[in-house]
Amino acid sequence: VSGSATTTPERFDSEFLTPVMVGGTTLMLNIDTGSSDLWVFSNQLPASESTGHSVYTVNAAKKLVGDTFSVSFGDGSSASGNVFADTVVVGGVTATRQAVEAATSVSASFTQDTNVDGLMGLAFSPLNTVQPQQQRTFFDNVKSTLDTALFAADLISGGPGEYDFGFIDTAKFTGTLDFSPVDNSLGLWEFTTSGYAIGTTRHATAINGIADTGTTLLLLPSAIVTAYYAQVKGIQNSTQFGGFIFPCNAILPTFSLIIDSKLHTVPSDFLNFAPVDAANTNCFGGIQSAAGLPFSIFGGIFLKSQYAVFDMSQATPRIGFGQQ
Ligand SMILES: N[C@H]1[C@H](O)[C@@H](Sc2ccccc2)[C@@H]2OC[C@H]1O2
Repeated sequence: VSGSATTTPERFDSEFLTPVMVGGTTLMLNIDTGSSDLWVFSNQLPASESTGHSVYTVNAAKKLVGDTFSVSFGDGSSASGNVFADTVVVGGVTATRQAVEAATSVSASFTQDTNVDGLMGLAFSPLNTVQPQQQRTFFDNVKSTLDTALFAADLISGGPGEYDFGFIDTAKFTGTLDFSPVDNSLGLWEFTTSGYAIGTTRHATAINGIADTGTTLLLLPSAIVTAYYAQVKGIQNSTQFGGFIFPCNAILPTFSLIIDSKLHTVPSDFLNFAPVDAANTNCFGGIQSAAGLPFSIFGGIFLKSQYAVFDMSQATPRIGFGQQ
């Protein structure tokens, strides 16, 4: 089988939401290649935490008795609860006994994000948090039924994009699809670029990072961030806003990752993330520092410029990028 599901950006492309049928109810999930739990808002939540959200209604007959989950994210948010086996469908692709992690508690940032009813983690299953019986991701459950064991993210800035399951849509990118081998020893889609470019100036410095559809920005080694913003008039490293800001009318160079010796380029307009003030005086940069993190994070700012193929069809997982 194969299929596609439309994914729609929230304001400022902060995240992308995809309709997923969970036990007969359609929920809007954030498909997240940076985690490995499929967790949803459920009717077990107190109204104070679930008002405004669609919820999964639990059925005791489907409960995986004794199993619980507790997942926390890079930004400090978290969710926890119990686990049910149910049918999950996305883009017409079906997992019949998918572990559906039904929240009994969620952190404030999830409650406040009323357009999001949960996450579908598509990193690797060893990161799944269900105990004592760890569960498999949706992709692990369906990959043997897919025409080809891969999925692809076609995230579009400000408009509908798609997640493709089981096939590569060659109409969604120009030029070549360039692959890097993935090191999934940390359970993530981790790879190393051969270099980067600021504008047309190439640098042969390797960057190790993860492809994370659930992270909004592009987080890079601080030396590279400094080099990039050295080209931007009026740059400030703002403690108030927690990162690099610049006048909203600043001219921004493009930024490219060099993958398999090809430039994969983020256009300048993607590198101005959003205004930090109502008067649109200063804007927050799409590139920020990954200092303190174990790797760089190639999030939405980069992924929006590419067709990203998460491929487990070969002995070694690999990730491919095609310039949109
Ligand atoms: N992989 C990412 C994940 O999808 C989000 S979860 C999330 C939390 C609150 C609001 C929206 C999303 C979080 O930020 C970075 C990393 O953790």
